[in-house]
Amino acid sequence: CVIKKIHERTALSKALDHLLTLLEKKDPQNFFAWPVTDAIAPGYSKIISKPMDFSTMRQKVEDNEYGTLKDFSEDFQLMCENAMKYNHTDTVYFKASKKLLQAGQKILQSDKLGWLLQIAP
Ligand SMILES: CC(=O)c1cc(-c2ccccn2)c2ncccn12
Repeated sequence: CVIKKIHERTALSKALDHLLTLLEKKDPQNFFAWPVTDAIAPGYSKIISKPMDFSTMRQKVEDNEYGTLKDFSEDFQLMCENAMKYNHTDTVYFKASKKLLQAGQKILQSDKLGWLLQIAP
């Protein structure tokens, strides 16, 4: 029913908001906080077709655009993979994205999230 759906969604968005906060803590330099601009990264918009960053993920959480944890995790993975595609391996951004992806996957795949999958199968 609609009420239950809305309740589940708000429970999901609260859980995703909490996960987002945990993931953001793994990016202390805030490299992933905001969209990458062509001004700071020449040619970025030509190389990266689907940009993603934490501020965009947070907006999507607030707009209830994530139906499942999988959708949320896919945007996190996309964000890290974009950085590994655009930046050369010897850059701080490539290295930070590799580390962030590993730390983030541990958080998103931990078995403690089982309860979350109850409300967002
Ligand atoms: C995430 C990423 O690819 C990125 C973040 C940044 C960034 C993020 C915040 C402040 C300064 N630079 C960046 N600069 C040049 C090339 C790539 N980047």
